[in-house]
Amino acid sequence: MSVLDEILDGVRADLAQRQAELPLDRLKAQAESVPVPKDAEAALRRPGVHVIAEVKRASPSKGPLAAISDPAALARDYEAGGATLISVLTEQRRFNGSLDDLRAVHAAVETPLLRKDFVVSSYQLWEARVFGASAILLIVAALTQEALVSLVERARSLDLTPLVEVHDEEEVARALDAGATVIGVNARNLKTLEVDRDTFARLAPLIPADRVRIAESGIRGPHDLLAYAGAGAGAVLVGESLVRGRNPREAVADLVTAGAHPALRDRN
Ligand SMILES: O=P(O)(O)OC[C@@H](O)[C@@H](O)c1c[nH]c2ccccc12
Repeated sequence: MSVLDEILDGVRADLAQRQAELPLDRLKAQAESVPVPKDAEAALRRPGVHVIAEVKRASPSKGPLAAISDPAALARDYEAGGATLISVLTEQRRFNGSLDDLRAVHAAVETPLLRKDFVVSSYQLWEARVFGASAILLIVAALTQEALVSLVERARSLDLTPLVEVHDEEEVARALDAGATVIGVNARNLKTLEVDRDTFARLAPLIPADRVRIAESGIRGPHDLLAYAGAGAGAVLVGESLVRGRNPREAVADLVTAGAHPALRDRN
């Protein structure tokens, strides 16, 4: 069984428990009192190369990364540094995240939020909406094509931007078939956890330039952002190097400065 399959088993078990505690109709009723979220896709389409900063405590590949006792404080630093989107991992077993983290971050910042999890059911989209997300990750490798198509549509109907994640050529074709307009290329293979920073440059030419192309994982600093920008990225998604560094606000600001360079503004 691949790492991804193991994660998905855990996600389904946790999801079944939450659904037993709060049936879908009651979750939907909660969503009625939540305002329409900010438009994450529109924010990503502004000029320049954007920074998506991630609240990430642990990962299956590295184990514990940072304690992050106060995710709201970290998110405030990301916001002060100029992040366009803040990603909050809500998967519990391997990433040590939670929906409570998403709620806490939502209460602390104005920046639009991405719920980063392994979405397998529309129930999780409703949760994302209730807990304040503007965008939701959909991982092609975790979904049948039928499920992907329906989750993309359902996310949009809930005013959530679907960020569709791919890792190889076939998955790019599936993302495009599903009508994805915001596509993340993960340098990490979720089945083996290996990182290959050349993945983005290989796949970007297959993704039409009218889509938002996001380079994900393994970004160490401004030099990686500039390399990805040169290969066509409109945004980068950064976790580990921010939560492990000494000053997350400055680290985000350095990336944002690189991404705002006039030479890049004209290209994206
Ligand atoms: O910590 P990194 O290497 O900067 O990576 C961040 C982000 O790309 C990574 O957390 C990620 C990308 N896709 C995912 C899917 C599920 C969980 C996590 C991820």
